[in-house]
Amino acid sequence: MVNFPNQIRLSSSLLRRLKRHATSASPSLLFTRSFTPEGSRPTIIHKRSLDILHDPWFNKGTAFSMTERDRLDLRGLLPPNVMSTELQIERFMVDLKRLEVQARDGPSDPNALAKWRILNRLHDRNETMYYKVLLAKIEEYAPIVYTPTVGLVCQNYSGLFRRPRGMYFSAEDRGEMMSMVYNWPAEQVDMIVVTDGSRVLGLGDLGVHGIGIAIGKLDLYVAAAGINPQRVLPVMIDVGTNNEKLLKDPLYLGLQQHRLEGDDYISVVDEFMEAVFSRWPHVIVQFEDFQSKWAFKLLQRYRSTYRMFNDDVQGTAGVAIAGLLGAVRAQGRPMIDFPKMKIVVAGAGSAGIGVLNAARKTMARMLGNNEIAFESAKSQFWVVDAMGLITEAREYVDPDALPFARNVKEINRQGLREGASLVEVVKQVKPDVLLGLSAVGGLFSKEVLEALKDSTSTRPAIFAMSNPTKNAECTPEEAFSILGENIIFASGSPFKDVDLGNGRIGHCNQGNNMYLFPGIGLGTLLSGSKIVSDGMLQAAAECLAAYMSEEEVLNGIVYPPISRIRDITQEVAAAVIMEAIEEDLAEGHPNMEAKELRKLSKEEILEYVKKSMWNPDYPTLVYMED
Ligand SMILES: NC(=O)c1ccc[n+]([C@@H]2O[C@H](COP(=O)([O-])OP(=O)(O)OC[C@H]3O[C@@H](n4cnc5c(N)ncnc54)[C@H](O)[C@@H]3O)[C@@H](O)[C@H]2O)c1
Ligand SMILES: O=C(O)C[C@H](O)C(=O)O
Ligand SMILES: [Mg+2]
Repeated sequence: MVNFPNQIRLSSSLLRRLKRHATSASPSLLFTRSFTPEGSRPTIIHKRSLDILHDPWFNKGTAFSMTERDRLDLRGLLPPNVMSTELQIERFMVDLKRLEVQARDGPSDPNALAKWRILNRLHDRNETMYYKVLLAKIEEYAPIVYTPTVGLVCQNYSGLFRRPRGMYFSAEDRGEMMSMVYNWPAEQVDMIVVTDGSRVLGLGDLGVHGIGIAIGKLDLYVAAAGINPQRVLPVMIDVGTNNEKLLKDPLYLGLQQHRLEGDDYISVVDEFMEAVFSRWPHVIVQFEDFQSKWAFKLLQRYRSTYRMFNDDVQGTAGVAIAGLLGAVRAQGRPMIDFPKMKIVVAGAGSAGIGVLNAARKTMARMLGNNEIAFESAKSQFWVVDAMGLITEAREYVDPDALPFARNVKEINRQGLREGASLVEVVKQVKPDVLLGLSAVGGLFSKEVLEALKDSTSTRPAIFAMSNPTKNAECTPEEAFSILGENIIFASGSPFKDVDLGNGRIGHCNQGNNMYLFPGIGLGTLLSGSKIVSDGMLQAAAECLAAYMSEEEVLNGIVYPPISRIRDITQEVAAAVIMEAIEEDLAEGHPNMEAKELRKLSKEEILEYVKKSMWNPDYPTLVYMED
C-alpha cells in the first residue's frame, strides 16, 4: 500500500470535487486526520476515471465498489458485477490454468488464444505499435483479433479480462446514462460498436462477455478504415443474460439476472442512444450481434433518426450480394442474369433475412424496379430454418420471414411440402446457390452436397457463412472433394485454399461483413450524412461486387484477400460518400464542407478518403500546461 501523510494539503479543485461527491463518499474522507483506524483510512488520489484503472497502484479492477465507481467517475468503465478479491483471484487462476488445457478454436491454430493475449497486452501498452503490427500482418492477425478467435475470447472472457476497454451500460444504470457518457475521456468519438451479447457469432448468448465482439470490430475500423483509435468506443449494453451457465457462474462479469424484455429492454437501449448522441452528435453507431428479435426492431426504430446501421442485417446483406453477383459472373454470365438464380438459404435469422431482403430488391431493380418485379423476384428463394422449408402452411412464421414463405400449392408441384428438409429442398430445387446463415456447423452434410451435384448451374456456389470456424455449414475441403473444382466457395470464417492436386487450387473466399462495415462507417462519417440510407448500403455492395476483376472472378475469386482490406475499404467509403451526395444527404465533415464535397470528382473523393485515414505513425509529442 502507498502511505500518505495524515495531513494533506488539498488543492482547491480537489476540495471542490470531494465536496461534490460528499454524498456518496464516506464522511471521513475529508477529515483523514481524525481517529480512523490504520488500514481503513482512505487513500487520497489525484486521478479520476480511466487514469485510475490504468495505474497499477490504485487499480482494483472489478473490485471497485459501486460507491467508489460513482465517486471516482468510473461508472460504465467496468463490467457491472462488483467482485470480491477472492473471486478476482479465482478468475485469474482459471485463466492461468487454462494454459494447461490447450486453448484452440478448430484445428487451424492451437495457439490462437495465447497470440490474442500477447496482442492484447501490446494494445494496452502501445496503441500505435499494436495497429502497426496488425496492419503489417493483417492476414495473420485478423483471425486472432477478429473472427474466429474473438469468439473464443468472448467464451473465455471472465479469465481473459484484464484492463477494461470500452463502456458498459447496464440495466442498473437506468436514469444515469446521460451523465455516465461523460466518464469516457475522449472529447470526440466517431464510431461506436454496440452489442447486447445476445447472439455472439454462432455461439449464442454470452451476456456481458460479448464486449469482445465490439472490440474486435473496432480493431478493423482502425486497421481497415483508418478511424483514429482514440475516437472509437466499444459498448456493451448489459440487460442480463439468458445463458443459464453464466447466470450460475460466480466468475461471470455481468448482471446475473435474466434479460430484460419488452418495453424495459427498449427503454435501456433508447436511453443509451440518447446519451451517446447527446454527447457526440456526429457519432455513428453500429449495432452488432443482437438476437434477431431485437435486431430488426431496433433498426426500424432508429434508422431514420440516428446515424446507425446493423452490421449483421445490412453489412452481411451487402457482402452476400457482392458474392452472389460474383458467382453469376464466374459462370461467364452478365450480372443482369442474377434474377434467374435459384437460391436456397439455410437460416432465417437477422443475417439470413437481411440477405434475402437485399437479394430480392437487387433482383427487382434488375427486372424493372416495379411492384411486379418485386413480387416475382421472391419466387427465386427457398428458405429453410430449424423447422425445415418455410411455407404459408406453417402455423406461425416470424413476420420478417413471412414474405419468403412459399405458397403451398406451388411447392407441392415442386415435390416439396411445409417443413421439408434441406436435403429434400436441394434435391428438388437443384439450386444455383446454397447459402448458409444457420449457425449450425456441418449442416451442409455429405448428403446435401451430393444433392447439389444435380444443380442446374454450370458453376454452383456454396456460401457457408456462419461463424466461427466450427459453425461453418461445411468446410472447403468437404465442398471441393464432393463437388469438384468448378464450384464457387465462400465461408464466413477464414479457411485455407484447398490443394486439389496437379497444381489445381480450390479457392476459399472469406464472405464476411468485414469487407463492408468499415467502408460504410467511414463513408458515412466523411460525408456527414445524418442517416445510413438504403442507397448508401447498395452503393457499398455494388462497389465490392465490381472490385474483383473478370480474371479473378473466372478463377473463382469473388472477394478480395484480406491483405487488400484497406484498399477496398477506401473504395467502399468513396462509393458511400458519392451516394450520400447524390441523395442530398451529405452535410460535410470538419475536414470538408458539404459544398466543397459536392464539387469533388470521384478521384478527388478517393483522395479525400485516403487523406482522412489515420495511420499508425508515432506523432512528435510536446508538453504544454493545461
Ligand atoms: N459471414 C458473415 O459476414 C456473417 C454475418 C452475420 C452473421 N453471420 C453468422 O450467421 C449465423 C446466424 O446469424 P443470425 O444472426 O442470423 O442468427 P439467428 O440465431 O438469428 O438465426 C439462425 C437461423 O438459423 C436457423 N436454423 C437453426 N438450425 C437450423 C437448421 N438445422 N437448418 C436450417 N436453419 C437452421 C434458425 O431457425 C434461425 O432462423 C451466425 O453463425 C453468425 O455468425 C455471418
Ligand atoms: O463477426 C463476424 O465475423 C461476422 C458477423 O458479424 C457475425 O456475427 O458472424
Ligand atoms: Mg456480427
